Amino acid sequence: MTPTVSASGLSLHYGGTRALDDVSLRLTQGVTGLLGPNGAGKTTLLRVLATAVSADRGAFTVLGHDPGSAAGRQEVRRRLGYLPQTPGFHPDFTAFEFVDYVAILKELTDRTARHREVRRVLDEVDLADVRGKRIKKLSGGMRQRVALAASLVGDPGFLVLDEPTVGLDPEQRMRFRELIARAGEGRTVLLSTHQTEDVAMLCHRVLVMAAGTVRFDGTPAELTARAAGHVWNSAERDPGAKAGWRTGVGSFRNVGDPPPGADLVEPSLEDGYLLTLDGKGAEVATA
Ligand SMILES: Nc1ncnc2c1ncn2[C@@H]1O[C@H](COP(=O)(O)OP(=O)(O)OP(=O)(O)O)[C@@H](O)[C@H]1O
Repeated sequence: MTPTVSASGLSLHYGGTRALDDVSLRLTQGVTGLLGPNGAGKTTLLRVLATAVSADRGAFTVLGHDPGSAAGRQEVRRRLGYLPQTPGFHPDFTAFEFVDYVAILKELTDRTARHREVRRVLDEVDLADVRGKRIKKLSGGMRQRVALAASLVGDPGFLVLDEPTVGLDPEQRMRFRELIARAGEGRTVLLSTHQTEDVAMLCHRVLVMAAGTVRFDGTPAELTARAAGHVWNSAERDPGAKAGWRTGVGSFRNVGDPPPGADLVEPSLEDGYLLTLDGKGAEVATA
């Protein structure tokens, strides 16, 4: 598939902190997950790609446009939807007023067309019924859907979502998953999350970041496969395991380097992620 977003050598320092260290990537249509521990640089990468902050070094293009110039930046912004980690809601706004406000910022000047677009995006996230409600009266899940609606204004080709499911209960998360999957049809979505399950369920591709660098770039199945032969059951916690815990059925599930003859079990994407962070197979695979 042709890449829609390409970045090479992105680096960004905050004082002595290397938030991004020579990050290169190519995204295609569909949902790509971005995993990494706290402080890995995920938000910084999203903010750079969303043109909210400039990298010290490196370059990138979004849908053929280079934000290196003011004109290019404007073209990128026209094609971009961004749901930041903490959307800046005005709690007294209704859902409609908030999304309308975002639409004005996105230069939709014609009032009738803009209001049609606001209704369209609120419909798209199944919020048509509550568009006249004040944001402070909405549940956490509904608020996140309002933020998603705002990011969909103007039908952007590139959608950047920063931990959109954080704090949602399982039902709300599943509902949100549905919406993200829908949003990923025909567009490029980059989804930062701590939920390995979201990545396993939603993404055609996953990037793992740690300490400002990309440690893995491949499919969720490839990330899971990294843990093949490294997860085993035992009656007692295996002292040689990197992680091990008693499961609900009483046996221990261990992750790491198994002893000879261990009772190997199917790994999960989370196992592959943990072992990647641990340095096992930390080289960047090419997708
Ligand atoms: N505005 C800033 N000023 C100074 N340091 C910053 C700033 N933003 C981020 N950092 C630092 O850059 C590094 C990467 O932070 P970033 O927020 O990108 O990580 P993250 O992977 O998104 O973490 P989390 O999962 O906790 O959101 C961290 O060490 C962080 O403290």
